[in-house]
Amino acid sequence: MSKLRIAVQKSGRLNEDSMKILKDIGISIDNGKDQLKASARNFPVEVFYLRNGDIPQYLKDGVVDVAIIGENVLIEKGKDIRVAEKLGFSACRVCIAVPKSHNYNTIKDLEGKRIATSYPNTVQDYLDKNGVKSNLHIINGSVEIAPNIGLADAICDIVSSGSTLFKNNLKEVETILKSEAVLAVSPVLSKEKEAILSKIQFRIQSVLKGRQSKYILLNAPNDKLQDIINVLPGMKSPTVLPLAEEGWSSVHSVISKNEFWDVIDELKNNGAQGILVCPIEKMVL
Ligand SMILES: Nc1ncnc2c1ncn2[C@@H]1O[C@H](COP(=O)(O)OP(=O)(O)OP(=O)(O)O)[C@@H](O)[C@H]1O
Ligand SMILES: O=P(O)(O)OC[C@H]1O[C@H](OP(=O)(O)OP(=O)(O)O)[C@H](O)[C@@H]1O
Ligand SMILES: [Mg+2]
Repeated sequence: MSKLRIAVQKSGRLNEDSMKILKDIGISIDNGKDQLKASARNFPVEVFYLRNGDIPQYLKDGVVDVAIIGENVLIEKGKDIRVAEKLGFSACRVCIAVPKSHNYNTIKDLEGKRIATSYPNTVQDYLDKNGVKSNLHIINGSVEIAPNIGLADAICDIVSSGSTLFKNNLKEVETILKSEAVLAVSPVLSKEKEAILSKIQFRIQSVLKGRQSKYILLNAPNDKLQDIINVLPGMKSPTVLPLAEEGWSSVHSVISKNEFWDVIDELKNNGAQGILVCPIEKMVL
């Protein structure tokens, strides 16, 4: 049986979370430190450790079948490559920034200016769409330093917290795109490998749903049960079990991680006690 070849970043910002998601979907890899390729023990998968920037070409050529990669890199180097899943980590955006002192009003202010970037295609597309002609200066890293050393008037690079821009006296003026880690698929995937991929996607979806949710258990006086149930819709409906103490019940449900604190407040206001919140490893609907 053929194996699905998955590319992950060898080292860098995506590596740890990529390996974590593979582990969480039950793919165990003996990961020797300097290994560039490893087979999974329990699933028809081979993992290739590569530079993120090289992955779009490997996908196009069918050298690897799928990859965990920043969406921003795909947009820059592999526009036609399909995204099978968004993975919910490494959120960032690709932005244009200028020195804080620059009195910037519109993108037209970049006409004839020098822009330093590691994302020439992305920024060129954006300038073309806006009918602006600038001079791109391609550099591979430490892009934010370019205006301070007189190399460029503006930059286009990844922004996450904004602290690198801040430290370099720059301000974000245009957001070109938003990105997160994704599972990308080679355009030349065989039918047999499609089947392995769909198993992997099913598992990823279960893990991501689990990560977005919490399991909640609480005790409630029976006369408040309906109010509490109204706050906790759960997957189908909450589980209600009688407690040994007369007049009380135990309620179990699933809540979204994002609304968690608001729900807790409402539950307390409705007389809930002994609230326990547990992580969910996997969730299959
Ligand atoms: N500050 C950040 N916060 C969140 N995500 C980021 C940040 N910087 C980069 N990323 C995301 O992580 C990906 C990998 O970034 P990283 O700096 O580790 O690698 P790289 O040097 O761009 O790539 P390569 O693996 O080719 O050396 C980026 O393409 C982007 O999607
Ligand atoms: O908005 P922030 O949270 O400050 O993050 C943005 C910075 O993170 C990335 O650099 P990285 O640290 O990966 O270094 P690199 O340029 O060597 O890839 C990116 O290129 C920015 O410089
Ligand atoms: Mg980086």
